[in-house]
Amino acid sequence: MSNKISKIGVFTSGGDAPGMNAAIRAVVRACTYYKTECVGIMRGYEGMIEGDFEQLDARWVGNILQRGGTVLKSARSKEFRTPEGRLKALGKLRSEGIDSLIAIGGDGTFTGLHKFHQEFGIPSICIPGTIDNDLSGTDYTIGYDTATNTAVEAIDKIRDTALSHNRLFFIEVMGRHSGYIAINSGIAGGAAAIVIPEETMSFEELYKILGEGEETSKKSNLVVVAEGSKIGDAHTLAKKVAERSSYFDIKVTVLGHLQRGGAPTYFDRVLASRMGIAAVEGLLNGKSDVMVGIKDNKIVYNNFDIIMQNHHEIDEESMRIAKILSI
Ligand SMILES: Nc1ncnc2c1ncn2[C@@H]1O[C@H](COP(=O)(O)OP(=O)(O)OP(=O)(O)O)[C@@H](O)[C@H]1O
Ligand SMILES: O=P(O)(O)OC[C@H]1O[C@](O)(CO)[C@@H](O)[C@@H]1O
Ligand SMILES: [Mg+2]
Repeated sequence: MSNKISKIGVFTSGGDAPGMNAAIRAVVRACTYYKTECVGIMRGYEGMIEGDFEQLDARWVGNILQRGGTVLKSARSKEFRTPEGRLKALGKLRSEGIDSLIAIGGDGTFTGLHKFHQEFGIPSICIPGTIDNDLSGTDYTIGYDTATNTAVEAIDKIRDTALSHNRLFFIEVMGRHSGYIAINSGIAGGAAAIVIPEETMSFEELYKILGEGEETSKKSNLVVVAEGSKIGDAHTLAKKVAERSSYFDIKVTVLGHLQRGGAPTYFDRVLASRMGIAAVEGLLNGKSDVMVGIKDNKIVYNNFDIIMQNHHEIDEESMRIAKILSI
């Protein structure tokens, strides 16, 4: 495949995230600005395999900046994981004349694109779009700020009713392998305890924190639990506490997919706009097999293999703050 960039294919893949539309808009408008064609690939790798393409221009992406979800739709494709599936996708891209790719998604999306790039050499750049904020090589991923704000809003509301009834709530937030939403919504929402996959808090330690509430006659408490908690999800933890003591009136709320929807915050819109433009400029400047990121408020490009070898660690400082504040 030639390395001249004249027709970029853009797609969203994996879990949707608020701000993906702002990124699509920025990619398309940067293409128009640099007089490069842009084609939308619908439903991620599924649409690539089926040849489900849409010609995009600056007007097509009007009025999407403020909308949640993704106008290109998203999917998780089993077929793309197979060499046959990827070969089919290559055929469809070739017949459409797409010579380069921009993927907006998470770690799985990038792994797939990295493989595709290794096999066929197609110039490719990734934009981190996931509420999980679990990618190294960037301080923030698109959608994380919005999702965390949504979680905080929900926690505030639960606090009102928890206090009124002196109840202990276990609130589960998203993050299958990542505690980012949990730690920061927990700090911002004033949680008594925060359970995240990255930390090795035992059930006994958690119980002790709640027990200390018992000693200080604190009946109402909020515990924020990341979906990927290693000591059990919110329902399991609530059950274990109830088995141990009848002191607490316990309730569970699982926030679930409402964290993935809604209008992106200003932060996610600006982040997505900067990253979308940077992805197009990167491709036009000969970059490939890299992810656009933001570090210390500056755009950076990191090689895929480096991104994939590292996990975006939660900093010790956040964990320390959470502990001090839960006294
Ligand atoms: N090892 C792989 N080889 C080929 N394709 C892959 C691989 N891993 C993932 N993919 C492709 O990428 C798609 C998206 O990956 P995944 O479902 O893990 O979501 P993600 O991009 O990590 O987003 P999120 O975790 O935020 O939902 C998969 O459905 C699959 O088509
Ligand atoms: O909507 P699905 O496919 O069940 O995926 C849920 C997962 O996606 C994420 O929201 C990331 O997009 C994770 O936090 C969560 O575990
Ligand atoms: Mg992922």
